[in-house]
Order: sequence, then C-alpha cells, then structure tokens
Amino acid sequence: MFEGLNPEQIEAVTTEKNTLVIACPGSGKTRVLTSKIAYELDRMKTKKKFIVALTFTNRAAEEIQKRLDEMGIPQDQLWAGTIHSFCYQWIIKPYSCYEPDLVNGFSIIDDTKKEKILSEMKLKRSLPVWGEISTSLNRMGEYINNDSYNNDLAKEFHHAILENKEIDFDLLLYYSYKLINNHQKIRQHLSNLISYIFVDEYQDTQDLQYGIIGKIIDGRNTCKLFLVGDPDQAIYGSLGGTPRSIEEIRDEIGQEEIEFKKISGNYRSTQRIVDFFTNFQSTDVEVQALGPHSWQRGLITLNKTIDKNDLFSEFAKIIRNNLDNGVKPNEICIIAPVWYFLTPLVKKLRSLLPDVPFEAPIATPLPRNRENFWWKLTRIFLTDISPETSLNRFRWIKQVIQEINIYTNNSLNVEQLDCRRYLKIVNRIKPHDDNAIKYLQTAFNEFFKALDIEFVDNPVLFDQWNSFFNGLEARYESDNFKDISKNIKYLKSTFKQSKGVVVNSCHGVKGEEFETVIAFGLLWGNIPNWSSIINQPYYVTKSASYNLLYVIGSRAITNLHLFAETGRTTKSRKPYKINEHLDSLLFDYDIEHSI
Ligand SMILES: Nc1ncnc2c1ncn2[C@@H]1O[C@H](COP(=O)(O)OP(=O)(O)OP(=O)(O)O)[C@@H](O)[C@H]1O
Repeated sequence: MFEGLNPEQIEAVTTEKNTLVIACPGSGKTRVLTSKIAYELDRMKTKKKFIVALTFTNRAAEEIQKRLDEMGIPQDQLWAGTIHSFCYQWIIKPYSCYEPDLVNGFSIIDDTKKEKILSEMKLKRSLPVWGEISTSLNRMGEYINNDSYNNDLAKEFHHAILENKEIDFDLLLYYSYKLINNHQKIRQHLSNLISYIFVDEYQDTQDLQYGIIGKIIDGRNTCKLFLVGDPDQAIYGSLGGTPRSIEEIRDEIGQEEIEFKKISGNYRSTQRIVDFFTNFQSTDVEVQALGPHSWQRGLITLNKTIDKNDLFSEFAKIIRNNLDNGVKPNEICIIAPVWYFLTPLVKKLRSLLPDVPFEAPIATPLPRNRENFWWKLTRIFLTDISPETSLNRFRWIKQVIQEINIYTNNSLNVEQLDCRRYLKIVNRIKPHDDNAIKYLQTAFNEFFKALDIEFVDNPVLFDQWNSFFNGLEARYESDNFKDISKNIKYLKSTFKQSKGVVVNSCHGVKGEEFETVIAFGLLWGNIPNWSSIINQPYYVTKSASYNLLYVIGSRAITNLHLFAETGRTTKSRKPYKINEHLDSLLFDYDIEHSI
C-alpha cells in the first residue's frame, strides 16, 4: 500500500487526524489521496460505515476507483463521485420529502435546456447572450454575481424552472444544504454512516459544499476529513470556488483539530516545464523536478502569429512528429480554452489525420446530467466489453440495479452472481437500429423486459426517460452537434477507453498529465474568460489568468506548445489579443521549426 510513496507522502497517508494537504502540481496529491483511501478502507472496523470521496469530475472519481481496483482493494464501502452526485444520492433522493419545493417531485435539468432558458431570458432583457451569469447560491440563499442585475436574472431563472418542478445543479446544492442545516436527523444519520470524507481539488470547493461537509462533521468526532489541493490551481473562482484557510475549515467543522501538511517536488515534468509554469505561481516557493524526465530539455514553444485557420494543420504536424518519435496518441493532449471549440477541432483533425484516434470526452451529444438513470444504463450498453472494462461495468450494473430497486420497490438481488447475470443480459442485447436514439430505446426496452419490470408505470424513470431523450434530441439539433453523425457507432466511440489523442478544455484536464500538451486560444477574454475581466478588480483577473496558465503548463511532462492565434474577433468585431501575462513573460522558448 505504501509502495511508490516518499516519506512525506507516507506521513500524509498514515495520519490519524483531519488533514489538509497542499502541494504543487505533480507532487503526488492524487497518489496520496488514492493510497489514503486504500489505507482507510483496509482499516474499516465495521461493515456499516462508508468512506466518501468527493472529486471534481466523474472522470476523477473513476480514475480513483480504477487505481483501487488495480491495487486489489474491495470498494463495497467506498462511495466516490462529485459533490452533486453525493448530494443527490445521499441527501436529496432520500430526504426531498422534507423540502416543500421538492415534495411533489422534481427532475434535474440538462445544461442545454438551462442555457436555452437563460439565453431567452437574456434576450428578453436585451442582455448579451454570451455574458456569463452564475446561478450559484451561497448558504444564505443569495446569488453570487457581482452585478445585482445578473442576480435578479439568476433568481428569475430558478423561479421559472421550479414552477416546472425542475431544478439545476445549483439548486441541488442549495436544497441539500438547507435540508442538512434544518434537520438534525439528516445530519446525524449522515455522520453515523460516513466515517471519512475525502475532498480532491479542495481549492475549487464552493461555499455550499464546505457548508454541507461541515454539517456532516460538525464537531461530533465520528467522521474525519481529508482535503487535498493546490490554491494556485483554483480555476472555478467565477462559479464561487475558493480555497479556504485552515482556520476557516476548522470553523466549518465545529472547531475540530485539523492538521496542515505539505508535500514537495514535482514527479511529473522536466525542470524546464516546472520553470515555465512556476512563473504563474502565487508564491515564490522553488519547485524541484524529481521525476525520471526532470533532466530532459523537451520543447517549449509559443506561437503568437499563426492565423486561426492554420492551427489545424500545425497541430496535425506536431501530432505526427510526436507519433513518429514514439509518443503514444493518448500521451498527447490538445487543450482548448472553451468547450465549444472542441467539436469543430476534432472533426477537422480527424479528416487531416484519418489514421490517428482522438478522444474528446466533452464532444458527446449525450445530455451532461450523469445522475440521470438512463445515462448510467447507456454507459453500460455503449462501453466495449473487454477485460479492461469488466470491473467498471460490474460496478456500474450494480449501481443501476440498486437504483431500479429504489424506484420500483423491486427486490432484484445485487450479489456478485446476480450482477454478472444482469451484465450478461445487457451483453446479449444487440439492437439492429443504426440511429442512436432508436438503438438506445430498443436496448432499454429489451433490458427491462428481461427483468420483467414495467418501467413506464414508474413516474421517476418515466420523467428521467423524457428528460434524457429530449436532451439528446435537443443536443443533436444544437449548433455544436448538428453536423455530427446520429449513428450509434459515433455515440459508442465517445465511450471508448482512452487510446486516442485527448482533446479537452482546461477544466476537463485538471489532474491529468501528458507527454505533449498543445494549448491554443490563449487569448485575453478566453484565458481568463471575460467574466473574470469585465467589472472585476485587477487582482481577480490576474489570479484567474495565472491559475489557468499554471494548470495548462503543468499538465505537460516534456513538451508544451502554446498558441495565441490571430484572426479571432469578439462579438463587437475587435480582434482578440494574446493573454497579457503570457505576452509579458520572458522565457527562453524553442523556435518553432525545431518542432
Ligand atoms: N513518490 C513518488 N515517486 C515517483 N513518482 C511519483 C511519486 N508520487 C507521485 N508520482 C508520480 O508523479 C506524477 C504526478 O502525481 P499526481 O498525479 O498524484 O500529482 P498531483 O499532485 O495530483 O498533480 P496535479 O496537482 O497536477 O493534479 C504521476 O505520474 C505519479 O505517478
């Protein structure tokens, strides 16, 4: 369990106390977190308690589970997922009957629908459609935009969806906090059930999330807390994410003691990459590259003259060179500043490099609400059956069957043998339809028929069915996806194990590492987003800009190619300019023809 950990890391893993671990990128925070979870799972004295690991993305939760599988650690007593999934499954689903706004049923709306409603509201008020409005609330139920006009709009939006018995992820968090704060019974139940809460990327935790975690722990000494993160990697400031100080965290958890630990060094990158990204660090702590690549020179380039239309062929050239030099496709990553740059980019690259696989996790037309039951069943149907996916698929089917039991009062068994049997049912179902929507509907119908359950009679499953398929149809018709194939093969390809060149947003690649990173759109207004620039004090803009550049730079192991392309214009037709902090940095870049 302690294999591959240095003494500082072992100390963090074996600590008995509530702990906050802060460290620079590549220092092994994820490794420590996974080992600590394994260590605590192994020490559990009762079968009645759970360990909860809160990660920023579902991808990160799956990575932890995969690593625990590889370590051979049983995970029956682990729950891992995002704070939104946690709130839904542990608070809202069991206790929504105590909340008047939710008591008559509700469904969670998809991002596409949310964006559509918000855009219509903005148009009505003659506000620019592209202006970012946060609909996050704090624990007092207040909206957190700087501007009261935006707060009114956020409030009006929530009123409108609630009228329709719908909530979004922000209301999900808010009602979870309200329920846990108002009902001692809920607090007590959760703190009796949960023995440890782990928080990854603590620096992006919102006020309500601290509030919810704090209420579960709240000085009762029954549940411990372990947070890891890096304040310099806080990139969700505009959505209310903040790295709290150790004193503030102590206040949240009812004055329980909390220990502060640092781990040092970077095991990921070359010293040159470290020297590049530490220019955007908030402190002047020296970071030493300790890993096997530390001494390599690699390549670090900055191109600020290339036209946006020439990016694709330039990327293709870099990718081809890397592949020729033995770099595997999934060790290369292209980072876009905003997710809507991704779909056209992948399309273009696929045509330029038809033999190279690409993986664009965001470029899926599936509705992004992973709490939807039908999303979870889709994942099982569309993930390849292979030895590498078998443990995941087994875990997913178990979850799905447990949910069916809750919704239908059925008592399907969830023992090992039974879950294998359900998986076999899924594996046998092979609809003939090419159209993705038809394929999935046939598959789901056949699955429920084999289980002998009439799901259409169930209001929750029926509502979720509508929201899933309406969401999928709406996304297929939206500007971003209208050109992609509606064939089931395309949808299946979005679930493929990561073997291809990764194309993702800066937010999507947090925590990951790649031999070669290509980042483009490093323009003022993208990095950071206008919402961190317009009407913001300079220190907010600077820290948003620094943190994004820091996160992007620190994903690279050996090579980093930066692009601040020309030819992009704002909605008011002004040319975008290079990010000013990147522009003013004096760094010994390699010249491009050496690529
Ligand atoms: N003690 C160690 N010895 C050798 N390699 C290590 C050690 N600890 C971590 N690593 C390796 O260093 C790399 C970075 O580790 P990890 O992803 O855990 O860092 P991190 O602190 O979570 O980074 P980030 O903040 O960027 O998410 C990984 O390849 C990991 O396997």
